[in-house]
Amino acid sequence: MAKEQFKAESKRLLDLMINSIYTHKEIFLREIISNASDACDKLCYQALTDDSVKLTRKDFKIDLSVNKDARTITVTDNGIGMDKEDLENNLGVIASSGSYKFKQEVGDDTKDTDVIGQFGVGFYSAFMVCDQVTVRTRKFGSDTAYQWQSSGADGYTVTECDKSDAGTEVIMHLKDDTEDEHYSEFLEEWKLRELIKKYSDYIRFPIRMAVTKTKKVASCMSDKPDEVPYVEMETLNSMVPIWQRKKADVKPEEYNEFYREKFHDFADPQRVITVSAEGAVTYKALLFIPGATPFDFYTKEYEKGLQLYSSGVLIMDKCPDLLPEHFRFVRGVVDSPDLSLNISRELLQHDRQLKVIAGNLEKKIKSELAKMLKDEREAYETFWKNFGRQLKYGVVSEYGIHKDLLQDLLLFWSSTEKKLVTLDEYVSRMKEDQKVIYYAAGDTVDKIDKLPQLEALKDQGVEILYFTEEVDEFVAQTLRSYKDKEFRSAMDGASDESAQEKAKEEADTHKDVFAFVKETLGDAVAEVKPSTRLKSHPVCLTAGEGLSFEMEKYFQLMQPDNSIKAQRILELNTEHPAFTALENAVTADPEKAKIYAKLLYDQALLIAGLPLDDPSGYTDLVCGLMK
Ligand SMILES: Nc1ncnc2c1ncn2[C@@H]1O[C@H](COP(=O)(O)OP(=O)(O)OP(=O)(O)O)[C@@H](O)[C@H]1O
Repeated sequence: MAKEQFKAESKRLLDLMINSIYTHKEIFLREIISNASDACDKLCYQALTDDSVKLTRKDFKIDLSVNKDARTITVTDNGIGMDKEDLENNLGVIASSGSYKFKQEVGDDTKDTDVIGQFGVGFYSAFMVCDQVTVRTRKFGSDTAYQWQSSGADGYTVTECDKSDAGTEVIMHLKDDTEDEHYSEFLEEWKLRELIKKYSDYIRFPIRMAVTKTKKVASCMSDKPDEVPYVEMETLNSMVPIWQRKKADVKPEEYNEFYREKFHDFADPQRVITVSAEGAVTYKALLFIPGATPFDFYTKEYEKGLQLYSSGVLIMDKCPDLLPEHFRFVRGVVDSPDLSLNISRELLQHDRQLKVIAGNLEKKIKSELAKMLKDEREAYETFWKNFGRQLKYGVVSEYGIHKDLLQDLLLFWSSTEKKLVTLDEYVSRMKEDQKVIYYAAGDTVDKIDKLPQLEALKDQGVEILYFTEEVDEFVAQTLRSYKDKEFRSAMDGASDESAQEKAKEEADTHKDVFAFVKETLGDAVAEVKPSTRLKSHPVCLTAGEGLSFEMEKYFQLMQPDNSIKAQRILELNTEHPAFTALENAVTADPEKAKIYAKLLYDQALLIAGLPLDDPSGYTDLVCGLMK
């Protein structure tokens, strides 16, 4: 059965395409300049084998000019040009790309060229801002020049015209301004400069524009020099992107300056990471770890992402899909000739090449951080101070899927080393009989260090990791273990067998006291029992299984109305004089014993950093004892 060809209503198709492919109207200039650059590249390539070309790379240029009265912007190149057939095939057929065909034809030799176009749609983006586009062009080696003209969907005309040199001139007539759109802005020098800098800064050929400047000349009328205007051709683009240069040829100051200017940071980056990949996807990346935390980093306003370029032409300012959340602090650029310019944001998300790049970059960032941790501890600690919390969030996010990648990058304060240590360092120091990784959570290192619950473990010389951020306990919960050693809270963890045995005996001996305290405190506590870990302090609170006190505080902060509470287990030190006083009062003066029980509970709350249920009641109790 014969296959029918699809027919498309070209007018509607053009309309649809012009208004749906690109998000920002201003990219029309980028598209026209990219075409001019492609045309120069093509003739440059031809020069390799054709002596008649007589031009070398440095002779090619793209000129930009404006006629405010006529409302036109003209982009002129001295590239390959087009003949009548090219005009019909490339500008007369939507989605036909001469550049794509060129790349197919030259095959492997494309390394010498930077041809950008591939879809055959970019040119029509001019109609987003123009009501008429005129192309005057002469193909290299041809005697005849042609003019192509179109007002958009209505079609186009091709006629012969006069043009002395090979190359192309695209004359864009801007639409009238409307209430919403101020097209005239594109006629302003500052706007064109801005657009070239933003989108086309790294086009390999000079993009030039005649600009009016002033110079001082001695005046014959006065002592002061006269300001005389003159016109100069100025190159607006910097041409060679820093990431295309070999790392060895770039001075550190150059990287720093590029970073500060591009990402508007006052501080130098802490680390520069360069990537050059060839293979499944060819790309270059230049990444930076900022030297300071951006002020809005931990807020919703902060947007993560890398700048994405296709052969030096900007596609997206912040492409979020190139960075995982845990490395969202990284800034930088990625440039790949394999990506297409007009790819939409939605499509980018599913782009296979982009996924490959993102995967590689994640590995590269991880290995650079690991290297810094190993070789430059002090620098790593600065990094940790700035962005460590983000790595911890990374561990707990998405049900811990990234924990293997990130766990070796974590640092926690050590009770014995008095500095930040890695989990690996902790585990390698563990004594043979220590089965678990101990941690203790609290507001600050100082406060944790004073927790009475830790006394016994500290006396045994056991190293404890101090968790000072809300997320820390969630990290331990997500990791569960590191190198087969489980995490356990030094506050809640069971002590050794003999201590437990002793506690059982104590519970039995003093059972009336424990029952009395429990009855006095009622539902405020889940249990009252003898402590296995207190030495010089009379009381402490532990949380038992599940939610810890730090987690309770965190949830309280996040959802103040939420009444999720950790279990409160009151532990009493039976060897402390306060306990003896309590025990005596239970039989001699039960009313006083009740006051003691409440006071001890309140003190335990204070030490745990938890709010008192009734602060003024507590003051009354203390003052009552002072009578
Ligand atoms: N200044 C120019 N000089 C020579 N040929 C040009 C010029 N501008 C456009 N062309 C031709 O017209 C074709 C279509 O251009 P268009 O911008 O629509 O698509 P493209 O650049 O090929 O691909 P993309 O849509 O990816 O930009 C080009 O492939 C090229 O062959």
